Amino acid sequence: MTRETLHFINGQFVGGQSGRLFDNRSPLDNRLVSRVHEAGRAEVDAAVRAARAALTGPWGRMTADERAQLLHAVADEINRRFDEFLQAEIADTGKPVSLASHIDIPRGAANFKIFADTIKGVATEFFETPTPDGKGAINYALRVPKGVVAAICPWNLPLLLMTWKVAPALACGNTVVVKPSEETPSTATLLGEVMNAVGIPPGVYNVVHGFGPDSAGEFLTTHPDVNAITFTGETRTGAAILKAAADGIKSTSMELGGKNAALVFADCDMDQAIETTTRSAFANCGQVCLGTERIYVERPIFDEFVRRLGEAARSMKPGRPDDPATKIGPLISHEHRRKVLSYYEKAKAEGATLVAGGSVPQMPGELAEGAWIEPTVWTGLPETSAVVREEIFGPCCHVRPFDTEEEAIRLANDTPYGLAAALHTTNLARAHRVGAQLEVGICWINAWFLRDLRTPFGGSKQSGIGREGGVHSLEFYTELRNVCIKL
Ligand SMILES: NC(=O)c1ccc[n+]([C@@H]2O[C@H](COP(=O)([O-])OP(=O)(O)OC[C@H]3O[C@@H](n4cnc5c(N)ncnc54)[C@H](O)[C@@H]3O)[C@@H](O)[C@H]2O)c1
Ligand SMILES: N/C(=C\C=C\C=O)C(=O)O
Repeated sequence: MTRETLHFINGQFVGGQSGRLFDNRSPLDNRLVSRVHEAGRAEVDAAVRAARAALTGPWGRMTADERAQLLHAVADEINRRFDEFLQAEIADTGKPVSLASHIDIPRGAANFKIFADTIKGVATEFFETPTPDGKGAINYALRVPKGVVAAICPWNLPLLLMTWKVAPALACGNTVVVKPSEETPSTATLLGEVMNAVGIPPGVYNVVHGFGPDSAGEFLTTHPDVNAITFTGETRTGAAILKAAADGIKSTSMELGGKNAALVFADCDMDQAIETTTRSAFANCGQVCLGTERIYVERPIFDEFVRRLGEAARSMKPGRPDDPATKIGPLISHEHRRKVLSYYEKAKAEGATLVAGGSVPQMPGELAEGAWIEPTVWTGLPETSAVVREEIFGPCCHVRPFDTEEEAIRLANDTPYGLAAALHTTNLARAHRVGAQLEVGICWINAWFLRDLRTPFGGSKQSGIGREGGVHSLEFYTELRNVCIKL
């Protein structure tokens, strides 16, 4: 009997009324993981109605402290069921246990903890206001939840990125309707069991499955009773959602695509630069929005850096998630692999120098059906190449030399994106000087994906709108009301 993935609405696991289901297949070996119910307008409307009703039930009457306690209980229950979340995430993505057990699942719990703690200590402003009659007035601000929040999520870090939205939304007293990616429905659904187990009231957390256009995603973003939309995904999808949100003047938070650069100066710690760049280029099979697809290396160390990065790429052993020797998993799907391979072909056609990879590995047995691809390093392409301009979202990067600091900054900033950057230097003054000039939301120096969840996170230019993280999430997940009292 094939397992079915149901919606989670008003505290109940329910099938779709339309009877439409779609396959969720493992990227490892293309085997069927589950048949997923596709939400129609009726299911999306039921979820939004449940979320609306929960706002005026027990949830809406809870204090910030009471919500914080429940969110800590959610985090503890995720940790108690760690292996179930791990297996569910890996079933959908094929990513190595070593990655999901250190990044995806721990962050699922950590996201609830950080926002449970943040919401307990939030001050708002107060003014004593002079008045002509001399008696004065006082003004104070209240933070109130926005209401029903739609969370539209991507497939690359499913639990991490979904809870990065749900945790602050609930901490601030909102209710949510989550639309996970059609590629990765499992952990968002499993979280429904956790919500029930710890006593989050029905309707506070809802999950509907489906696709984007003319499916659950679009029905949710255009639903008249959704107050705010938090979206993570491709820039062009973000643009479509902004258009959908416009009619209802809905608040939107956009975490979008990137074409991130790494700058490697000759004075860097080469071993650290190679280790860090290998992760930023190839981690999660290159499917991290913060990942590095453009690398600029100061000329004196260019040849050595390219040689060593090529060696590192060739050392990324693909394999089963539970094999400790596995260093890289597959891409999320054959469809995505076709997209990434099209850039591999573009690079070849444009005469790139192939340092490592460039093709599809031969995998044994049942793994031969997986969406595997070789980690790839190129040099020799012009900055105008689509391979250097467009987000590929695979385990590949292009490396080119630079001669001056000013040139490196110009090259790094020459992109319509502005999400993340990495900078490798042992010169402290240069680290601060250059880091501040990179037009991105987050710049790492001698590090990558080192995250303090209290810091502002988000993209500039076409990489996003808004910042989430710590108190910055409150700006999106609450409304400020000003109350003025005449004394
Ligand atoms: N900035 C960040 O923090 C961040 C984090 C992770 C991924 N990303 C980006 O996400 C992309 C990869 O994820 P993806 O392929 O899932 O992105 P995607 O844009 O294809 O889909 C993201 C989600 O949006 C839904 N969707 C698609 N079209 C929609 C529409 N018209 N209306 C409503 N919902 C719609 C999808 O079903 C999915 O759930 C990459 O571009 C990556 O850079 C950004
Ligand atoms: N939003 C975050 C990571 C995004 C990763 C992109 O793929 C985070 O670490 O909070």
